[in-house]
Amino acid sequence: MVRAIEWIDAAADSHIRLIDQTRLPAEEVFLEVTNVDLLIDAIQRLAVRGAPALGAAGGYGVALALHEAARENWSEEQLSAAITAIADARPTAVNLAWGANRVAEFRAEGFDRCLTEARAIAAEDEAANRELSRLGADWLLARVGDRPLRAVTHCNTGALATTAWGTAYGILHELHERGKLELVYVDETRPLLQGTRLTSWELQQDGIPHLVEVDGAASSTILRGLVDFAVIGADRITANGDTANKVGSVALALACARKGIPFVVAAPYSTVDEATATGDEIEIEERGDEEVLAFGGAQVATPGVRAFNPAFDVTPHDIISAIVTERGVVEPAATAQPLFGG
Ligand SMILES: CSC[C@@H](O)[C@@H](O)C(=O)COP(=O)(O)O
Repeated sequence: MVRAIEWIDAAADSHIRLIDQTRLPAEEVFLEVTNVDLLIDAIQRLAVRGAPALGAAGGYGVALALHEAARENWSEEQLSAAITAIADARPTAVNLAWGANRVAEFRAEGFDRCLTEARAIAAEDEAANRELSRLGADWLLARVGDRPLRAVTHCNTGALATTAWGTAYGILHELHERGKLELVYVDETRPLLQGTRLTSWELQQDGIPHLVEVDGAASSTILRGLVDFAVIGADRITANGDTANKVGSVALALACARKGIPFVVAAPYSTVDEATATGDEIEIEERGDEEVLAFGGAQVATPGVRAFNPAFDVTPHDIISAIVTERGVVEPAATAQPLFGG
């Protein structure tokens, strides 16, 4: 299993190693991230991406900032600015700022303590993903039927998007290992093709049968009865269960509600933002026009045309059948508010 993010111990030059997800699946290139500017660039161009992996990037990023501060004789103000810049590098996934802030709490205790905390985030994430995958598989087999199931998923939620194993992908992997997964429809996930490039790559390595479909096919795939459930990850789950995830997710939820099949959200509890009441308050990242107007690096739109490029959408809690975290399964459509915290 590939590691999306790791801390590399080296006497003189400890640093973060990332697999550059922008180059997959064509090339497996690793980035040696030795300073905060390189990390922020990697986060913003999605070389590292996916909410739980961003949580680890935030945590390791603060350790890296302390390391750089000592090497470059930064002032306390420079260090504070670097930590804030890491936490704010992308706005929608709560895990990034959560990871950075969790480690920054130990800033006064120095680099070693911060690195220990960052390593704890990574270890806890893997354990959470394994547990939520078991819980999600159990819930689905009880709810849908104890037989090989057909699924649709969106974006990439596997080992690449986390510190290990995956979330929604982890549930699919768990079902596969139990002999209870027939086929996965993988949405290509425009515009950056996390489904085609990353999920399909991981499914192929794990020997899981799948088909890649264009995003526009997903609703019809559901309404035609070709799948038994949909499962996605999350970038931020608010106290009432509203869920931000890669743009296109809400279309699956609407179709599942119409068809009467489960729409499942899977995430570690670190993705739950108890402090935010509803999805209306989530900041949705808007990305550059060129991601939509070009394809494979070549401009396809008429020069001068502008794009609307929200990277995420919000699925209302009342059309989410289940939210699975390592703490258990909640059923937002059938549960009094708020679901989390409070
Ligand atoms: C387990 S990852 C869950 C989400 O972070 C994932 O589905 C997603 O939307 C990622 O978006 P990305 O823009 O690729 O970082």
